[in-house]
Amino acid sequence: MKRLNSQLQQDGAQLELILLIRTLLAACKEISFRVSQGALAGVLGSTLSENVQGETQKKLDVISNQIIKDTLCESGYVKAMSSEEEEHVVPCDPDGKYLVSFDPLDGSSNTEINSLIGTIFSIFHAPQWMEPGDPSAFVQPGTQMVAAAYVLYGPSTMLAMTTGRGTHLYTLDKTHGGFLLTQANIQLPQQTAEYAINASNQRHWDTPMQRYVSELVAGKEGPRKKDYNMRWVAAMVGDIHRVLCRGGIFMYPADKRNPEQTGKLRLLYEANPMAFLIEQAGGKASTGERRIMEVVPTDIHQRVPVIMGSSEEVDYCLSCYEETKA
Ligand SMILES: O=P(O)(O)OC[C@H]1O[C@](O)(COP(=O)(O)O)[C@@H](O)[C@@H]1O
Ligand SMILES: [Mg+2]
Ligand SMILES: [Mg+2]
Repeated sequence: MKRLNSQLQQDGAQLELILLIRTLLAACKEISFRVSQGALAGVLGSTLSENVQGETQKKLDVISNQIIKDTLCESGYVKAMSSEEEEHVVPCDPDGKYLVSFDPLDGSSNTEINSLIGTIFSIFHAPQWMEPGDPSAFVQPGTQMVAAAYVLYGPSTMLAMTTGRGTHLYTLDKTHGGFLLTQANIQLPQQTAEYAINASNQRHWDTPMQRYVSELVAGKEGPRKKDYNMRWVAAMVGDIHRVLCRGGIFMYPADKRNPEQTGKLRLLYEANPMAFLIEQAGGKASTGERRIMEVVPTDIHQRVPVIMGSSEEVDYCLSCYEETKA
């Protein structure tokens, strides 16, 4: 089976980018080990602190963030990084060529139930003019990403990665510690009968999303004339993995309860990297108004509504938004 290195070389990745990716994945392997030890390593449960998002941090959020931060700062490849768990940009090496944004542990409420969690990251070129602590270099649209990936800590530890030449799936071979290519060039089916949304928020969604989901729920008897199935892992990394593996549509719309907060998911740490992976697999990713990867962030912790997955289903959902505008 092909190793990650060979696939990255085949996809034309520069040596320094390959070395950075390998460094990041070394951190993820350590997280994978800690996660698999669970209660034995005393890593489950919450801390007494909140992150900048106002969410109570789990012990594993803090541990994973620290592992990635230390590994990247020592690597010499990274000028600065931004993390869901850090209020400010973290300056690293002034000569580093790259910027990294990451969600160290996605779906952390799943830690207590031994369910799917993961790490999500994206890599950009660092502008030469940038001082390492300067947040303005992070406000690049997702179209500027040079790589995006997630590592899923499930029954197997899996990696989905793109450098802009397709999305490939790898599985961690724990016997020798390397990621081996298990599925090259994933292609999402354009159509699907499976959707993912937290339906308990239904009454707070915007009108187009209310209409779209009510049509799915109506099944064969409704305007879509087919039955749909619903799945919700409560970790974006798990839901997007399922969508990459067999198609589907994943949605986290804006919520009327908090008009200041445009959606729940973070553009830099969650929406952008997943959008790149989905698009490279032939899917689509939108906020309902525009392509996610074209959103120019105004803040490193910016949130966006998310609609992504199988292209024809995303298009149908977006047509509900278009009709509301008309
Ligand atoms: O509480 P809900 O509505 O099920 O939210 C689940 C969503 O929140 C998240 O867990 C947020 O991620 P974090 O665990 O990194 O904060 C997403 O992964 C997931 O899609
Ligand atoms: Mg997350
Ligand atoms: Mg997180």
